[in-house]
Amino acid sequence: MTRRPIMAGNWKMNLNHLEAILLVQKLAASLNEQQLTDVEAVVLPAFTSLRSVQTAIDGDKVLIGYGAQDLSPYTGGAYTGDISGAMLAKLGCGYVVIGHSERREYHNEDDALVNAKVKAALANDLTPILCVGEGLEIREAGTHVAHCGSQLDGALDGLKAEQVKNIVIAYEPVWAIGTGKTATPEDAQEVCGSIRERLAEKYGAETADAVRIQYGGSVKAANIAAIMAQPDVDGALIGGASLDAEEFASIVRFREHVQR
Ligand SMILES: O=C(CO)COP(=O)(O)O
Repeated sequence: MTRRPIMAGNWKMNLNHLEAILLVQKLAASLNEQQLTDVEAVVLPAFTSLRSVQTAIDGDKVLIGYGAQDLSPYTGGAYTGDISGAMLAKLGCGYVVIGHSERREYHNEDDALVNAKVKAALANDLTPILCVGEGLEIREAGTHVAHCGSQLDGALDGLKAEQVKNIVIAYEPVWAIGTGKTATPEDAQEVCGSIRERLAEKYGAETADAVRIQYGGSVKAANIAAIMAQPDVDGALIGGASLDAEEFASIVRFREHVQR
């Protein structure tokens, strides 16, 4: 089974819609059709930039995917400030980040809510980029594999194998996010491999083989090739480095890097 690598830029709360258009255009100019066919590149702007990003991508027929950073678990109604999966689907979004550690921490999102959001995304044909990952204390206690496994179980509760097959999972150790402290390629492999094993136990080998698992946390052009060399890492979820067109494009072209 060959899984198509997926590099997704999580722009977080950065860039207004004009800056977002500029970044998409620069990215498109830095990557050719072959590169964008070999590796899937996705941008995840703030809600306010989605319409502009859609227009820029559709207008120039760029092979870059896009999606949102969150969605409501509800279908619609009196939920002030929330955005539904149907609204995102209507904007042509292909992806939505769910359960990012920043939402778990700052918005108290628990596994049950993450599970409801995964279901809301799937109901609207959006591919969830489901984030799991441990904080520093758990890493130091050595229980990170169990912790991520339990977040995974909670997030996928009640789903069938054919639904799980379409989900992208991102392993993002919280201690490596925005800190410059990248997990070693072996650290990334340990948890990404354990996630695939767990998927195989619960949903069968075929499903586990199809799911793409990303690593996230201080990924940059200089470290991506070594991370991608790991057998169970199929891509990356990139924060800071995705705000720089050249750096992100270089991450997408990771296969061209010479490893030292
Ligand atoms: O949280 C992340 C992506 O979702 C990682 O952020 P950084 O790449 O800035 O460490």
